[in-house]
Amino acid sequence: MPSNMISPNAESVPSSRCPLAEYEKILERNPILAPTGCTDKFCQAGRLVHTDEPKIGDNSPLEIVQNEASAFLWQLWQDGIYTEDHYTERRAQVMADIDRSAKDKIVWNQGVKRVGKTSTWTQTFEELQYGLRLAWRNSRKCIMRSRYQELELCDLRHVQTSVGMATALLEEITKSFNDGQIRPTVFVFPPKSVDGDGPMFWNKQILNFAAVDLTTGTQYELDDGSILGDPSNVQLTKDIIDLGWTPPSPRTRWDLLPVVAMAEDDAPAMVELPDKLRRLIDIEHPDYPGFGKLNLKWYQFPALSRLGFDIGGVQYMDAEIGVRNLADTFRYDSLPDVAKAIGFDIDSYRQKQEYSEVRAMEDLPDYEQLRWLSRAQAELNYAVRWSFLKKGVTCVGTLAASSDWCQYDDDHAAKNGYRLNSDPYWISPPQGSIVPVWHRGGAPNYQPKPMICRNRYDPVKCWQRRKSATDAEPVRLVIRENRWATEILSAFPISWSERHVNPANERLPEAMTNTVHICYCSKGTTARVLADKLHRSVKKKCAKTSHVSFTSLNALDLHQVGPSDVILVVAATTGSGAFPSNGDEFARSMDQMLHTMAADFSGLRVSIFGVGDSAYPRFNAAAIGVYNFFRQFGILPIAGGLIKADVASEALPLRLFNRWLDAVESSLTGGVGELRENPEEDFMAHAVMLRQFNAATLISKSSPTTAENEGLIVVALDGIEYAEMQHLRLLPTNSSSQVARALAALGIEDAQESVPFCDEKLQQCSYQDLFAGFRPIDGDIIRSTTSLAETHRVLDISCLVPSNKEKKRVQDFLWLKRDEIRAKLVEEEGYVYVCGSASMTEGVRAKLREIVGEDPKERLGDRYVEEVF
Ligand SMILES: Cc1cc2nc3c(=O)[nH]c(=O)nc-3n(C[C@H](O)[C@H](O)[C@H](O)COP(=O)(O)O)c2cc1C
Repeated sequence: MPSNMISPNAESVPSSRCPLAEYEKILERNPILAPTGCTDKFCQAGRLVHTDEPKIGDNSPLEIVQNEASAFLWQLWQDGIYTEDHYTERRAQVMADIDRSAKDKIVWNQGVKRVGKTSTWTQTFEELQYGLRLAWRNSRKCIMRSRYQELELCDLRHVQTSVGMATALLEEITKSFNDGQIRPTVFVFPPKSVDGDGPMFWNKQILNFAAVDLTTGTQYELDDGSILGDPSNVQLTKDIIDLGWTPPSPRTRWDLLPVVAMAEDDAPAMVELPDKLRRLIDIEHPDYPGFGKLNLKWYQFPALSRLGFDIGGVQYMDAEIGVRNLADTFRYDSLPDVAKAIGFDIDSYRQKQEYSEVRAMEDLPDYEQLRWLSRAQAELNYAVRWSFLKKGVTCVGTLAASSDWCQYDDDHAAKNGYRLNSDPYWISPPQGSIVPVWHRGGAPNYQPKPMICRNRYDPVKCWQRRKSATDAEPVRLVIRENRWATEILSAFPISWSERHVNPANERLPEAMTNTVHICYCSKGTTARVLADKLHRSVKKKCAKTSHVSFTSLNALDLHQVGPSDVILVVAATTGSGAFPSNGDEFARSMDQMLHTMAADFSGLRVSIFGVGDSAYPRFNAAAIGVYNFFRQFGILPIAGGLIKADVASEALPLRLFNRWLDAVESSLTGGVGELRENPEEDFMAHAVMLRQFNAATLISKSSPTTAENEGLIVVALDGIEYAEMQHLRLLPTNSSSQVARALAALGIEDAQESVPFCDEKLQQCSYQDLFAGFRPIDGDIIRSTTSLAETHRVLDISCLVPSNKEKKRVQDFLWLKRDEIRAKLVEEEGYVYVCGSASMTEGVRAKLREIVGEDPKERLGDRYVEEVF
């Protein structure tokens, strides 16, 4: 580096952990390193987009312009473009130019604004072309950099008007398209002047598909509330329609937006692309004819149009060739449809018993979804490439580009002693580890200049600021008698969204006043998967009428909940009745909220879907806990209020979930939204679950050795196959005397007889009174166990006695009901079943003796059963 240059890098001291040799080489060969948005303590290398990256749009202080111009010319000398003499002479000339045009302006340096001198200078064609090539080589997001020497410059620096920009671009871009044999080209418009914003295109790419979101308008709205077109262009479409564009009729997913060019200090000019460039490539697959029916298309070349260059301290706008894609969920989201085209069939899954309740791909287990999405991704990639090749349009292959990059980077490192900067997120293709470049992982995170960068300013906002200060009016370019002509674009007097209201949207402002808060707590994936499904579905159904939020239970802030909002929670239970960690904080603050929240939640609609396993003693305790919490606010339960799904009968409990979802949506859209427990269906589900159990032989059983009743049970699995780390679930069989007693209670003589759930016999069965003592901690499980019996009126006296300070026991409550009990035992020949500790059974027996007048065992005989533990 020349001794008279002060490099900004001079102050950058490599940390002791840096591979010093490489870092020093980088500094030696790259005189100007731009900030990467990282600090000593905060590295942004792992981010897709680094915040605080340098952008163009602001004036740089004079010394920076001088320094960068000097460094750029020095690089031309180092790279053999200039001789030393040529460099010295040119540098003197440029420094003189910079001095001559220096002005006092607002300047920015490292985020600090001040008034100071700034300036600019004009590069020769060769300087600009080489600077652009270096900027491509320095672009850490691009995998095709080995071709940097092939980049062509289309020098449009003489174009001063928006109309000129639009017409020149169309003419020149057609040449670069080159009938499909694309020439990588940069179209360079004049640099930003020290007084202005610089020329801009409104479009992010010259070819862009229109799109509209239902919540902002109806031009591209679909019935289910999704977006028609490319979701990344919703705002741009709105802006261009507001400028005066009339979308084609009928609308499609593939309507190309016009190009909007805006020169510095001029009004925007809009132009439709010529037919030759508008032609789209239909994406087809040679092996799957169904692919064609998906109606997927893409334009023939992507040309980025909102990027700029910073070369030697001068800032340019460009329109460069890049790439885009159909698969991202936030774009055209076509993978689920592609999967269907290549054979995914939800109905054939549903034939299998374990999948009988699935409604869509996302209901399947994770590994099944991944299998189909990966296959769809691979085939879509193949189809795109195949379709482009068939049309003779250049399209670079992933593997080829990746190995090209690896080779280029290796060669560069071998020659220069340092690796090229690269951003693994952008360089690694979505196919991941199949593609060699994926294994390179991270790379040095540095950014030499010249560089490609984003523009700090939004062109639409620039126009809004400029509009009142200029006489220029936005125009549309049309061809008349083979020549370009302009028409003034009449901006619509009212805003776009007002213009396109339809009857459904007229209700929008009033109806959108409530929010549906969807929350989940999940340790594994079950509750989360169901919550995602709930979120997708509710969003689709209610987007017009409600805001829909989606958070973990911990992130639910009741202070932000409105009085007529809706709360839907999907809650799994873990530990022994504990909340998963993403609901645990909420659970811990429930008590405090109950005492401190003054909100009136009597209009709040709440429904909780619990995910638990009935093999655990505290079945669905988390869901029950959340539900009880909300009940204490006097909320309105909807869709059954609390639903307790059991993963013991269905690993992903879709059967119940789908019924709940229907009820939730019905209630959100003004329907009844009723969901009653269906014991018959639950029984059938349990029966199906039980069928999967095999018989095992009990070999031995030790008595419990610990306070937690832990003991050793040895069983012979009798030929049952099991994999390592699989777990066992043991269901002890009922003894024949227990079965006989249950049948007798139901009045059934023939053990083969089946009793419908609503059979009168069941309702008249003699097990009608329940007196249960328990520890408060077991309250939820006891209540949930007895609630079904209460609903079906199997119990006519239900007396639940948690341990209490007054030391009142079950037997004391027996005494309170003594007349009814005596009648049942003596006149109706009722049965008694006592189960508990020795002192409890003793106490109950004594109390019953007082009630019936003699020892109950003697009086009732077989009708009195005692089990002591
Ligand atoms: C360690 C552990 C403890 C559990 N404890 C309970 C429990 O106390 N009550 C219950 O109903 N389910 C319990 N379960 C079952 C889970 O609720 C069930 O597996 C559920 O599907 C987990 O949902 P998730 O994958 O969303 O976390 C437990 C599961 C595990 C693995």
